Amino acid sequence: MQQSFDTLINSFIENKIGISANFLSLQLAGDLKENLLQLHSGKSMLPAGTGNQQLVAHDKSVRGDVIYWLDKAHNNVHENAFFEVMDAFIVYLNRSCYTGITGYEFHYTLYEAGSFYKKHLDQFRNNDSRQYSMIIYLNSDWVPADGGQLAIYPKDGDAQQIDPDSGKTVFFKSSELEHEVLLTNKSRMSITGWLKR
Ligand SMILES: O=C(O)CCC(=O)C(=O)O
Ligand SMILES: [Fe+2]
Repeated sequence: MQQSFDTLINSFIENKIGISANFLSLQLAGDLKENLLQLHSGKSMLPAGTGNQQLVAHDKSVRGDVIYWLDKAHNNVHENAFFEVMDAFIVYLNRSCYTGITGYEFHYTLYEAGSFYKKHLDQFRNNDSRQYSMIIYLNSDWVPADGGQLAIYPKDGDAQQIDPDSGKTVFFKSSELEHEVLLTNKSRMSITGWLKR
């Protein structure tokens, strides 16, 4: 695990966008994807809002994904395996970068064909607890023509487009980088979350 943590952290330090191709094993990514699909067929995935609890709005012209929050209380073996990786990552990140992260929140995310998430920043205007954004992709056999790339727009650099390949993880500062999910031509699955202070 340490090697994929280093890959993520070092690429983040070098160019503000951390990318690790296999942060999760393909096995765990596959198990989480199965979980997500079950939740979706059980109608547990619900439209995501924009803004936080007080200011939540469901606007499909801004974002079209459906979500389901992960929770240790679910006692789901795959969710717990995911939390184990995250707990280890946070210990490692705090030790190596003095980040002072004390918590996190993650949800499963599904963008069905035809949906997107317009350009935005992840940190809420009225709450700065979200320090780092992390997205872990769960899609096998993705090709560029499938769309659904994560496009990131650094203030002082070139835009970057990232394919949502299974096991791949992206990590960046929530207050700094504007980004969007480009229109996807097929179902696009992920776990999205924030490390908090
Ligand atoms: O799924 C992605 O690539 C990004 C999702 C995102 O920007 C968000 O949920 O805030
Ligand atoms: Fe975002």
